[in-house]
Amino acid sequence: MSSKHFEIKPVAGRIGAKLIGVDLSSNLSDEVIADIRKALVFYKVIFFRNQNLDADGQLAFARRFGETTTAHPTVPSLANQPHVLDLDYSRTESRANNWHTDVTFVDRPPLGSVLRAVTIPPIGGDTVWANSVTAYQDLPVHLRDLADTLWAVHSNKYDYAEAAVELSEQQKEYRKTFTSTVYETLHPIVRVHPESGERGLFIGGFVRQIKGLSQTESNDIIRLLQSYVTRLENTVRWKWKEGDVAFWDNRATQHYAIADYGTQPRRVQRVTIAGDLPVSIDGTPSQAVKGDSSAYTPALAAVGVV
Ligand SMILES: O=C(O)CCC(=O)C(=O)O
Ligand SMILES: [Fe+2]
Repeated sequence: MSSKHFEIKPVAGRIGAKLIGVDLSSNLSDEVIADIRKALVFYKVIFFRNQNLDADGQLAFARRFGETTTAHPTVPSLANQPHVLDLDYSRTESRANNWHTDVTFVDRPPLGSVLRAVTIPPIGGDTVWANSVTAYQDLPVHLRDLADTLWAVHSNKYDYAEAAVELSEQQKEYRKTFTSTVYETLHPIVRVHPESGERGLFIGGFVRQIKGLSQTESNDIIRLLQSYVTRLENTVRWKWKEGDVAFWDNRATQHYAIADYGTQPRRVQRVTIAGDLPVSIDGTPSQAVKGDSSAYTPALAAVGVV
């Protein structure tokens, strides 16, 4: 795709593009916002270099695409910024180095997120995104037919028996906060994107079990489907610079923050745009099983802004 408002430079073959010539702190016209939205849906993650945004500017930009959610259903926000999640990795040992789609344990997972690089180590700390639509398209037809019929329970609750190593006290504390309210939601494994109509694999790190299968059967099938998402062909890796902004479509991607920078400081801040209720290929909506996420997701009327 192209736009008369900015230059678009794809970063990888199947996902990701840099948008050049947009100042996110300026008062962007509705036409520019509409083209950014098209680029987001088409490329699934878009990047802007050299931005001069503070948290308020980031929030104002994100709000052009819909209501923003509170920072997280369970994790506290940045001080005095209830809609900004502060990921300051020098203050926490927790890392987002697992493949996930954000907040899929609630029934209305985010439409997308705007992430701003505040402090970035000189080497390491890249983030990788994967295209869950091309992952679905890569499936052999028999696996696609199977995936089309499956539903999975997503939860923020961890299975501690699965942890390979003992957690530090600080990690245990973080997990306690993360799971202070337990959510569980049933989502279709194949989700129809509300704007593009594309089908994609809607799985990621919060999937706990496929409905109707044993835990081992479920793990095997998820591992198989997930291997298509994380095929390198379906990914894009971003080397951050301070001042960068990444904006991803959380309905069609997973991401992974690479934890290869040791104890060097790294800080990014996230603003999240509220999403709608996912639907399966036959139009059946996701269903909350446990936990009330209404305080996280803004009023339904405001959410339907697709
Ligand atoms: O630290 C990052 O690059 C991304 C962290 C993450 O998973 C998120 O912001 O949702
Ligand atoms: Fe994330």
